[in-house]
Amino acid sequence: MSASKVPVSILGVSGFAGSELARLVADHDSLSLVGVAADRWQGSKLGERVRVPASVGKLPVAPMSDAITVARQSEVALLATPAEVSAKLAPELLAHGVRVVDLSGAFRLEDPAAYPRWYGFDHPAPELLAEAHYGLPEVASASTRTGGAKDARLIANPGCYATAAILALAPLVEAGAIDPGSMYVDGKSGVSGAGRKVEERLLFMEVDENLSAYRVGNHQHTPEIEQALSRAGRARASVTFVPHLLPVRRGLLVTAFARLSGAVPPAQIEALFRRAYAPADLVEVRAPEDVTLAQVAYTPYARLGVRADAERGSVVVTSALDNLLKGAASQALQNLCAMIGAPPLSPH
Ligand SMILES: NC(=O)C1=CN([C@@H]2O[C@H](COP(=O)(O)OP(=O)(O)OC[C@H]3O[C@@H](n4cnc5c(N)ncnc54)[C@H](OP(=O)(O)O)[C@@H]3O)[C@@H](O)[C@H]2O)C=CC1
Ligand SMILES: CC(=O)N[C@@H](CCC(=O)OP(=O)(O)O)C(=O)O
Repeated sequence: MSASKVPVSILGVSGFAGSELARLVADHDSLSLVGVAADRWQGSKLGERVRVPASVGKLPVAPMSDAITVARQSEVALLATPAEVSAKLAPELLAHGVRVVDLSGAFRLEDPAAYPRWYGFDHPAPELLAEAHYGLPEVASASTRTGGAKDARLIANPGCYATAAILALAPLVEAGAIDPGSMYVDGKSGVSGAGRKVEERLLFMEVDENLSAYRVGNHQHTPEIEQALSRAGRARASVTFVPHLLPVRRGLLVTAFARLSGAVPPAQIEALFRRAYAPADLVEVRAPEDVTLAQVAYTPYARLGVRADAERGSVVVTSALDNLLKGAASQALQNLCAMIGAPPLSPH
């Protein structure tokens, strides 16, 4: 390991997001992957499971019972575990001086009372919710942390649908261009969004050549999107969000609808998006019809398209990304790099 590289560990490496993280960390010049853990692959070498360079491929996969010991060798731990698991691991890691970027929802919501309702557990470390930085790098206003990711101890990496929806609506709420009390988001995700777990609704026979809504009125990204847009617009945001399971492996596309307030003329809405994302290397603004899964799958980019309808006083935004990259692992790398001051993820 070169002295200048920052040592990183990955807990939950056997999951879809964890495996992507392993590839991204192994490829980054400023990072060194020093430890990985997951029960399913314990006893294997990482390279037997994930295509990584030989130097990293030799790493043994430890069981999750050794997660803290493994992560203590690192400066930053990436948690690619379910929310309830991350909620318990993160406080212990922080107590040992290990910084954390968590890919789950465990630290995304500021209100501890939201956890039983949306995630099904009482939060074991509610005091950390105010400290966690909500890491959507292209929408700084979605976090309340002064200083953003830089020097944060704990970063909550946004959810996949939430990333796409917030990117789609933040420029509009920040400018007061829409009524934040009535926003609508239709989301469609590939099956890898659900993780590697076994579930009847994820069987090939249920998913293939099919399309269905799920968790209607009850999806955990609803409060996350509302929280970010309330912060960005400094007004209470209300979002009706309906996710759908799409029979593809990777990628997610949301279509957001809202009513124009009149504060920004319809003809200037597209320019608003181009200005908002001009500094963002990984967010592209195109025509709504050019926002496709094929353009973003297997890339760290999000692609947005916006069209205002002057006749109806409404606006439609399409937003697509790879759920495992900009929706999870590559966004976590963006956050990790910002946290430690490493060069940003190269946009390929
Ligand atoms: N998939 C996606 O598109 C996105 C996922 N996320 C979030 O990222 C995290 C990882 O997601 P994903 O990779 O899809 O999930 P997977 O189900 O594919 O992987 C989960 C990982 O966590 C481990 N794990 C599961 N249960 C436990 C447990 N009780 N104790 C310890 N370890 C456990 C698994 O290990 P093993 O099976 O080996 O025991 C596996 O390594 C989740 O919080 C998810 O919500 C966020 C954005 C997008
Ligand atoms: C297709 C599918 O099931 N997708 C997942 C999205 C995973 C995710 O981002 O969830 P967290 O908020 O738990 O991190 C879902 O809808 O729950």
